[in-house]
Amino acid sequence: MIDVRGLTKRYGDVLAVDGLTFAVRPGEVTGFLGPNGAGKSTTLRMILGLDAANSGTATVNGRPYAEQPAPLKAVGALLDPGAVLPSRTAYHHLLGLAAGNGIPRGRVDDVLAEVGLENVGRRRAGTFSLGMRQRLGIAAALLGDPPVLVFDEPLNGLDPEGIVWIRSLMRRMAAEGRAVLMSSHLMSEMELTADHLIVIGRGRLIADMTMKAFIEAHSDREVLVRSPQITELRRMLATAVNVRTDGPDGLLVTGLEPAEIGALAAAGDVELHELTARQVSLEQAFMDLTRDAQEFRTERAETAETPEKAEKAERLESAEKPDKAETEAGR
Ligand SMILES: Nc1ncnc2c1ncn2[C@@H]1O[C@H](COP(=O)(O)OP(=O)(O)OP(=O)(O)O)[C@@H](O)[C@H]1O
Repeated sequence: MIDVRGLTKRYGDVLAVDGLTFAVRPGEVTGFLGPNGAGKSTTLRMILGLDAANSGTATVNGRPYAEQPAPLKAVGALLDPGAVLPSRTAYHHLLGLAAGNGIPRGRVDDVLAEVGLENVGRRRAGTFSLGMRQRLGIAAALLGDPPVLVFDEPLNGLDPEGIVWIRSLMRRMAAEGRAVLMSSHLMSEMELTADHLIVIGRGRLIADMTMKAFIEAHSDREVLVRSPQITELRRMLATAVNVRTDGPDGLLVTGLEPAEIGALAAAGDVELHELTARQVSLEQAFMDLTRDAQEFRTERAETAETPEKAEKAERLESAEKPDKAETEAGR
């Protein structure tokens, strides 16, 4: 288990991490999220003893990293896949780490096979692609068979097969009872991989909850309703917070539950062909929650953070202009 309490880090005038407290529990993949510059890497570096905190503590299974007798057996980490001597072979890189931590040399072949590098173990790491270096970094993290794993952006540079592989590896590590902490900006992948989320913004904790609770708490749920009597239906849904068109016979409604929409439709004798509560994406929930905590935003992001939102804004606009909505619906 990782236990972070009141962790604070200052770089000159920048308060990179500001009184952060959270725990990473065994048996779960915990996603570590935050906009650029939120303080994720700094926090991970302090957990791994690579940066000293100004105040607060970070422990792994009850001890600070620096006090672990064999660190690689306590916590495996992937922070910087470039941190390998280019002239060393993958095998010798891992062998050096194993020797320093009292890990039997047989583990080197095991982890090379685990990450799919068994055929290139004798090649120099300097010839590796980014994806191969990521795999080598993951092999190093697994070397000591540790109960705690920390991965900073492990998906960088991986192809689709590699991304699926990481997902199943993380899930398996958690199923074996390990505590897994992983940062990533790839929200769709995080949504599929993590059980729990720690979200930070400007160095502070802004959410610590299960994936499901996070998505439910931080985004408006939409209900898709289809009817051949779309005009009547729209009139009846005047009390909803927001209604926008979805194709020629559909409306996307926020602010009303499916049962309420069904009841309104029944009362007004409107026939319904579909009534579906839509799952909101992690990306949308994350954007909604962290909008105020984003240090760096592009001009386009100010108005529409995702293509999905741009489309939403456009649809809202067209919903306000019936002529345009009809034209679009007819397409
Ligand atoms: N060595 C350093 N010296 C000075 N400032 C630093 C240093 N490392 C990080 N910072 C600053 O601390 C803040 C947090 O940075 P950090 O890299 O931890 O964020 P992050 O959440 O990992 O961001 P990203 O998602 O972009 O990787 C930023 O404002 C960054 O500029």
